[in-house]
Amino acid sequence: MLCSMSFLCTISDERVIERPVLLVPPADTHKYARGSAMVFSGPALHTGASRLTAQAALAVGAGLVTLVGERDALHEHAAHVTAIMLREEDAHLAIVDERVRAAAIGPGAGVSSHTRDTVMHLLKKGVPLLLDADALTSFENCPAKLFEHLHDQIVLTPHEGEFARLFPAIDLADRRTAARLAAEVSGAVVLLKGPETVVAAPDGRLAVNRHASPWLATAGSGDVLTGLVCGTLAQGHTAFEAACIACWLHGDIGVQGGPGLTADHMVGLIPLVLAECLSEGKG
Ligand SMILES: NC(=O)C1=CN([C@@H]2O[C@H](COP(=O)(O)OP(=O)(O)OC[C@H]3O[C@@H](n4cnc5c(N)ncnc54)[C@H](O)[C@@H]3O)[C@@H](O)[C@H]2O)[C@@H](O)CC1
Ligand SMILES: Nc1ncnc2c1ncn2[C@@H]1O[C@H](COP(=O)(O)OP(=O)(O)O)[C@@H](O)[C@H]1O
Repeated sequence: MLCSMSFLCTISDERVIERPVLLVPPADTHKYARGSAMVFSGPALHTGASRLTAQAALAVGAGLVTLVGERDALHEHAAHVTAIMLREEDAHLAIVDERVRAAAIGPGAGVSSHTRDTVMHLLKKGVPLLLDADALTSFENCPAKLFEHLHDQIVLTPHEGEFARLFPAIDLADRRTAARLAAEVSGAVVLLKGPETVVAAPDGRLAVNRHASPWLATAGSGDVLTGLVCGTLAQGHTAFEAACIACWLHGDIGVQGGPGLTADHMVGLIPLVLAECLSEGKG
């Protein structure tokens, strides 16, 4: 079952990411055709970050999104979400079946061997995967073990602190060169967050997003970005395209949201941002 593309990704000759064009889903689509995504939860009392990720993935257009975690964590999620499905984590991740088009892990996951093991299991499943936050920091002392298993349909979304933990030998003074080198060394698409977000692919492609706002510097903002990338990946886009589309949409949320923006409010702005990307019904 193939997913239909949901966006046209636009990058200028100067490698600047421009507003993506949103395509209307075909009339005969269904939720699985729009793409199924799985977001891995943190433990009880650390569930907020993954919930933001799941909510953003659903709002950006994945047809269904499942939060996966321990039973206690799922009880917390159940008190907050309705449209998002909840599944208990199993040791060998049998729940990640062939219908799952993308997964994300890291926000609130905890820096631990459990997080490392889950990442390794997910990599073996071969599902397009996004690693953020604690999923990156958990490999601080063994980045080579992670890089060995990465490929160009994996997205890493570090902020500068996480970047420095995973790539201690790469100088962040020139962020574009840093992202390009990190993509080359890791074998994955690297989305380096900041006022100017840089997206680099292991084959040398590079794009920057300047459409953003300092109001985005608020707790949980990166978790929403993770959901936007994961939800876009689930809709069948390649990792590089999904990362580029998502960081423009995320930046636009900051521009539209302005003062008082919180990560909870960011999720509610996604339909508004998407509506402005709509291609007047040409699906
Ligand atoms: N609502 C929630 O439940 C939230 C949970 N969060 C989770 O909290 C955990 C810790 O995340 P943090 O990002 O705070 O912590 P980190 O564990 O990444 O550490 C933050 C440290 O990194 C350094 N750093 C360097 N450059 C930085 C940059 N550009 N941005 C931020 N820090 C930088 C700073 O020294 C800072 O003390 C993660 O699991 C994260 O997903 C956060 O995403 C915030 C919201
Ligand atoms: N000054 C800024 N201007 C524009 N965007 C910013 C700025 N500061 C942070 N951001 C964006 O906000 C998000 C913050 O993500 P992150 O650091 O992971 O925070 P959190 O872990 O709290 O979610 C990133 O997408 C980053 O690009």
